[in-house]
Amino acid sequence: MAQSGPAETGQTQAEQPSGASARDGAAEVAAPYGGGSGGPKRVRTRHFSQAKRDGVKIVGLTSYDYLSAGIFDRAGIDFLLVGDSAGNTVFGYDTTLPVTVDELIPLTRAVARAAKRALVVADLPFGSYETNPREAVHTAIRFMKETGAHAVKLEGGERSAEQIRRIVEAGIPVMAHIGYTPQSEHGLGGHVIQARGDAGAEQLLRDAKAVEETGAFAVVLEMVPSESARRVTEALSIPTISVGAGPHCDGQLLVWSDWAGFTSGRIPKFVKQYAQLAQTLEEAAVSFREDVASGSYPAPEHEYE
Ligand SMILES: Nc1nc(=O)c2c([nH]1)NC[C@@H]1CN(c3ccc(C(=O)N[C@@H](CCC(=O)O)C(=O)O)cc3)CN21
Ligand SMILES: CC(C)C(=O)C(=O)O
Ligand SMILES: [Mg+2]
Repeated sequence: MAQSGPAETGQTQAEQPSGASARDGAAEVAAPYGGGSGGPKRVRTRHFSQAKRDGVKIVGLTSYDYLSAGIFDRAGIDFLLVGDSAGNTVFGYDTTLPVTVDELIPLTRAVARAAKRALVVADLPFGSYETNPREAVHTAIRFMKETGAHAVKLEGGERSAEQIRRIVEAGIPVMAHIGYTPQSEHGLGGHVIQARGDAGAEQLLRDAKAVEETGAFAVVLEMVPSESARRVTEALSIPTISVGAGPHCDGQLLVWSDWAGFTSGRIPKFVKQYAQLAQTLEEAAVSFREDVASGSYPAPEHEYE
């Protein structure tokens, strides 16, 4: 989504040079990220459909805290997903299954407080919406009431259609999520690419049509062949958001800790690492430890008189 630089918050941490306003400072920060004209001040669900119509790509990252959310928001990332991937990235579980609504709510609140421009999506965790539409509406309302998120996301196509319909009827925008759905990892038999072959591609299309018909404003396609994702993208009027679903989708989303080089061990093939922050932080921690041990920190400039 074309964007006009960071929200007009004037948030810069460095002191402004004398004479420069906070806004000038923000504009300087904005320049590397596209700058230019156009783009909403606050991303809303209607901008998702506008972006698809205009052929402008939508960009999202997950976020789980105030610090990262503020940075991504100022960088012009269109939406921030407070994913149940927090189960892996924040809480250290092996899967997303154990993560609870009570664990995700404070994280979502922190992200929503930082986001001035980005649309914030709260991921409904496993066990909080599947039983019936009433339960789904109840959970979605909790997130909206207690966090400041602008939308919710839940997994499942045809199987979750009634839940999506009822949440949308309650006035809450829904991002759907089909293809590989991590909450059903054990049912799917591991991290298995979905929608392969004709039958798989047809099921993906049925799921996509179901979530569109029941009112989802966008749909995440996770780990499906690019060709299946292309067909779905062309068949839908709502935008498709790829997580490992190739270049033909209307937008792209990555788990931020994968994207920033925090994840150790195996990372999915679809991830591109844009930084190596784990290494950077580890080196910084080693330097700090060595400086304290040698007495070179604190130096005179760090002392009070
Ligand atoms: N940090 C993180 N990143 C994610 O993308 C992510 C999570 N957590 N947690 C929830 C799910 C689980 N996801 C995953 C996890 C692993 C693979 C993976 O290892 N994929 C292999 C292919 C399948 C295999 O052989 O296991 C790959 O090489 O892409 C894919 C998606 C996606 N989601
Ligand atoms: C990977 C994305 C789609 C997600 O659901 C999450 O981060 O929880
Ligand atoms: Mg999730």
